[in-house]
Amino acid sequence: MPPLNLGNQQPRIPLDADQAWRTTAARAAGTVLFFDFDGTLAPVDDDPTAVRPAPKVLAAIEALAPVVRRIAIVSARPVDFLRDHLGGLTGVDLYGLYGLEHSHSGGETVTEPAALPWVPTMAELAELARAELPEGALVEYKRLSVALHWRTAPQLGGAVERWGLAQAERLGLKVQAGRMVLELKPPVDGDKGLVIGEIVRDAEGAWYFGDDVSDIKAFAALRARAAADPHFFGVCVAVANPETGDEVAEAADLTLDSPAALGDFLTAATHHLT
Ligand SMILES: O=P(O)(O)OC[C@H]1O[C@H](O[C@H]2O[C@H](CO)[C@@H](O)[C@H](O)[C@H]2O)[C@H](O)[C@@H](O)[C@@H]1O
Repeated sequence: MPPLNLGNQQPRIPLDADQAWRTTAARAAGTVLFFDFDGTLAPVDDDPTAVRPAPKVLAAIEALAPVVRRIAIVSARPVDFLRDHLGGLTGVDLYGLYGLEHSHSGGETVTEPAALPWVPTMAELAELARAELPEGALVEYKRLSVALHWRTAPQLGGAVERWGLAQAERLGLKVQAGRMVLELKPPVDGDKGLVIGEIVRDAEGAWYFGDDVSDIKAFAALRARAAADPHFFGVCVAVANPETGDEVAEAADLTLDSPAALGDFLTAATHHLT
């Protein structure tokens, strides 16, 4: 495998992918593998309901799951969506809506209680967005968040963002920027960094694969864990895209070209770990 493109972070241990996986193999039972969904496992599509994981990705995750401590998908999507789009993948933990929902190894979906009172507000907000945003903007209602998309109408990006930010201010909501999307969320603690920080507390190592700005908090959580424990082996991997510029890649140790390249990368990893 060729050397990987290094970001501007100085990796403490990984030198190339083979060496990083060999280091992981020595502590596989203590290692957690984290994956973002959109843009990482699944290529981007104009229609958020039409996405599918890239070839080879699910088969590799299935092969790796029994070998590592845990595999977790950490996404802005609801858990039910993830379950429906992971092809019956078993033995994997799902963290949806930035951690406001979770399900462990196929178990029931648990929602963060503090977020539940916000369901009616989010439903009303989605209705208002559909009524007030210009034609061409796409409103995705996710029970505990509303995503406002402009991928198929890029000229609307500024107007949609302004509308979303005004609503966030009016209702006291949190905002999360993404790839041609602005997401409005309840003012409840929940982000990918918090999820990862909690899970890696007693792990020996972790890899996080992500493509978007919300994934930078996850990278930071791995770096914080590594800073506190020189024995911890953390690797942050960016899946490149033309929309977030260099921001995500520069926060990562390694960069892959696409979800399809991730499929190949994980398939190669199975040879080290299984
Ligand atoms: O945390 P993630 O799993 O990466 O979810 C982030 C957002 O992903 C989805 O939107 C993005 O992908 C869509 C489908 O490819 C694309 O049409 C859109 O432009 C992207 O922003 C999802 O629809 C959002 O709800 C998530 O926030």
